[in-house]
Amino acid sequence: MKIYVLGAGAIGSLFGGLLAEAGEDVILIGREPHVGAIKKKGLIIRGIVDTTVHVEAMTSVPRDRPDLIILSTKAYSTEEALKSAGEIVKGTWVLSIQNGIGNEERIIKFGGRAIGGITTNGVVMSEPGIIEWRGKGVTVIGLYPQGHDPFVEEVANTLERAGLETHVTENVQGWIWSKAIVNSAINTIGTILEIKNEIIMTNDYLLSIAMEVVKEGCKIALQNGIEFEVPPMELLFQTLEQTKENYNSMLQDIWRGKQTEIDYINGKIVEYAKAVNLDAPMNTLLWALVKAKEELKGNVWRKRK
Ligand SMILES: NC(=O)C1=CN([C@@H]2O[C@H](COP(=O)(O)OP(=O)(O)OC[C@H]3O[C@@H](n4cnc5c(N)ncnc54)[C@H](O)[C@@H]3O)[C@@H](O)[C@H]2O)C=CC1
Ligand SMILES: CC(C)(CO)C(=O)C(=O)O
Repeated sequence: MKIYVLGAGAIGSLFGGLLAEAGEDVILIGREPHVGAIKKKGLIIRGIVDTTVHVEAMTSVPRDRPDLIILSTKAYSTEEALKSAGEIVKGTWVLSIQNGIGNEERIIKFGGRAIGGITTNGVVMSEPGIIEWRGKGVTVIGLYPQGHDPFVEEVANTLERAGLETHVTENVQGWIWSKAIVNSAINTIGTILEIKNEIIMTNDYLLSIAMEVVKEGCKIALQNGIEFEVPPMELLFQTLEQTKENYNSMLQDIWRGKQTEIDYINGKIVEYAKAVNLDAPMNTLLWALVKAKEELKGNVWRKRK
């Protein structure tokens, strides 16, 4: 299968690297200095596996059409990345493995055939050209927003052959919302307090806040006609248990002085609340606190230490 990974950073390089190692025809499309390092020494994958993959990498999108584009930028870069891909998106299958709400809508807006996806694999780019696969998780994909297509099965089988456990669902929109609702609670609380996920589970005050945020998100989702395969409250406890040692990715973005994906998690939940005339006080407050933290970039609260 001819695959372009558009936004080859941590998670995209893992998917693209494993697919290339499994014999698929892969091009990683990313940014310097990561692309340059891959060209020089290959993509080094450490952690769950220890391997070096010699895979094609470039900073611009080729003009010839692939069978599949795997979209793996941060949610705030989706629009720009799809624009940079231009005409080849039209009529092409595009699988998003991103977090957040709205990525698939933008794939469709650019004429792509959207496959939604969520993954619980955990990857960090330790330096350009080197990624650390720290958590072996599962990936769920499906024709977006619901339904089925034989090509989705083909993609799932291709990912499985590459060593990425993958399941197919006929309600991928429900999975995307479930994960976003869990992220809306864990990522925000963990980021604001700068704590590991475990503390959210063991501290009664924080757990009750997380549960209230999940309840608010569920109400908004259901009012928007979203149906869940896995109840977000169940997924909240499962995720806290499975990722208790994590400092969540949003907090890691803040620590690196990077923009977070808050607008595409809590921000989108607030947007969908307004669409059905519901209030979203918890999501609104957490969204504002993380946005403030993004702007303050550590120049206030850190001085108190
Ligand atoms: N890292 C992880 O373990 C997981 C990440 N995710 C989600 O996957 C998405 C990506 O996350 P990461 O890989 O961690 O982020 P990342 O920042 O490591 O990778 C994104 C890459 O896209 C590149 N990029 C941005 N715009 C581009 C463009 N127009 N053309 C080419 N490259 C472009 C950036 O330079 C960056 O290297 C996010 O939505 C994240 O929430 C989901 C599950 C796990
Ligand atoms: C599941 C969780 C919360 C793990 O930390 C995650 O998805 C993240 O960090 O973004």
